[in-house]
Amino acid sequence: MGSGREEICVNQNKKRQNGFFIMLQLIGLVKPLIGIMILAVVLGVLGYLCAIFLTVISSGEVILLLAKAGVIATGGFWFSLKSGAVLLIIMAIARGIFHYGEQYCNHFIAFKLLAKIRHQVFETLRKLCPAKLEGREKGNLISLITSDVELLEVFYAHTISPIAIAIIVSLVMVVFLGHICLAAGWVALVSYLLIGLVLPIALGKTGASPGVEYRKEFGSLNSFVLDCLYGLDETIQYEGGVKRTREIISRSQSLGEKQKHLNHMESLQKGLTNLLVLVCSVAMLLLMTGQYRAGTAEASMVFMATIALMGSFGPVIALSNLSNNLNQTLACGQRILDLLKEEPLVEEVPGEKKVQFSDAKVENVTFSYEEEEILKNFSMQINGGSIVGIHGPSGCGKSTILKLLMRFWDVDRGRIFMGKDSIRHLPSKSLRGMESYVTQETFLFHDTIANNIGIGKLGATREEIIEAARAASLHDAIVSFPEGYDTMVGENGDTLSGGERQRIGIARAFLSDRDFLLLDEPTSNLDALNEGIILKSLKEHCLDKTILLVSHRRSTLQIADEVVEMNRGRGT
Ligand SMILES: Nc1ncnc2c1ncn2[C@@H]1O[C@H](COP(=O)(O)OP(=O)(O)OP(=O)(O)O)[C@@H](O)[C@H]1O
Repeated sequence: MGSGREEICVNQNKKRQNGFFIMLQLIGLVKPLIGIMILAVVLGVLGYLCAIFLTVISSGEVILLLAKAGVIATGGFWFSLKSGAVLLIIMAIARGIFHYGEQYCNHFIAFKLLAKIRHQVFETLRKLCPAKLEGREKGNLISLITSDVELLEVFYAHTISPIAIAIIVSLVMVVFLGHICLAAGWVALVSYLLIGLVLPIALGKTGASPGVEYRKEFGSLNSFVLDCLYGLDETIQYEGGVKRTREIISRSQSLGEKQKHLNHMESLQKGLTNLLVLVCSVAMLLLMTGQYRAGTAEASMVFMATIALMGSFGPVIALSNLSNNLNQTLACGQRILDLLKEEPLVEEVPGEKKVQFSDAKVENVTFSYEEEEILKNFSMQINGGSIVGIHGPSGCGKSTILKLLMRFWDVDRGRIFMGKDSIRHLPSKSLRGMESYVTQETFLFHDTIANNIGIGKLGATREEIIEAARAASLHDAIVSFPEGYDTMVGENGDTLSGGERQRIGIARAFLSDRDFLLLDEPTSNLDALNEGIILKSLKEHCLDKTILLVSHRRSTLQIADEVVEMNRGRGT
């Protein structure tokens, strides 16, 4: 162990994977929806062919009209003026229906997969929590959960099937044009390859790093802004506003520069694509004119082949346009795939076992978050029904012991027992079901006070919540608020005092009614009066419970049956 601060995917130092490999993994997720994906491709191909042949038949109609007027000679047309007109109407309607169907299928797949990916991301975060998420950049995590997942929509709705559609439509057109004139087929093939393959690959390579950089900076700016918001009080107090504002401006400018560069790449790609379309069309015209002069093609075929090629670039242009967003999409894909592959530091033990808490034992435990050993051969016994205090200098590892008892981390060496069971083998649900952990900083949700206390017990009644609040000497304070228990708590509990927040944490623990209470500095924010009330409550309400109490205060530790004195890494 000892790698508690391993980098997880939201950290940006991971090596970039090959784009093709990322695409394969993302496509792998489509497997259950492959039938709809095939339908989307079929509808897309038919839609594009309708669009292309609309122009081909329209030009044929013009040629037939010119021929009727005696301006031009016709030959080899497979439709007459009348049947051509009917075909035009059918194709125009079909084009709309096919396009709608294709878009419907693609978006159906995309949003189904986004929901699935979000579910997997949350599932993974839950498993990684708390060991691998502690201290991580929350802004970066937020952009991963929101915008990164969102960008994958582009991949699933606008990338996979367009690639297949472009390949199939191009092949059909190569055969069609090759049938008119073999050389025209070759020109078409080269044109499609240039626009749909060579150009996106060439530009994709130059645009790869800026796309990835942009995503990184975007996430990092999110984290920074979040940090600024959390630290607003400190920033104002120490007059750090100007410095922070400058930093935000400089980061935004840098992000703006990256965006500008990406826009520039996009314009370049669009410009080059249009130029290639023009060059290829002119090449076809010249080729067919040459064939006409040589007497191997009729004038009508010159028009037909040129117009067919000009009207058929849609799918490969769509492919070429992908190169702009693809790098960013793949960068997001990699961040998400990396997260999904992340191994938790603590492997949850599945299942459920009915266990009654009897006592707990920490046996020769050695533990480090990183290199530095926090605990070395540390042992302690917590007898059932007793109150055990832990006292020691700041940073000696008092809270760490509580976290190890909760199995938020696994020990490097030694063992921790609940009764006869090593906590490594006890189902996680059963272990947590026995324990109630009150941290130094009680986290409050943006919800009512009642609901904030109520999270201690699923489905707790109002009476139970009030009883828990009374035991935590919080009831009088709550009823003095204008909306009492229904008063909303500001984000992070900003609208409550430190003592009130702490007492909400204690009320949650009382409400949860677990057998083993782990209390980390539960009275640090309380005055002597409230400290006395809480301690009295602990004594009275927790007669049948076991309490492990971490505190700096000698006065708080007076209620303990025994106190473990800690030096750095050792209990005495
Ligand atoms: N997630 C973490 N990753 C790396 N180091 C950590 C982590 N949490 C705590 N530490 C370090 O481990 C050491 C012990 O921390 P711990 O919180 O257990 O101390 P403590 O005795 O409870 O201190 P205090 O009385 O100030 O709360 C500290 O040096 C702290 O910086």
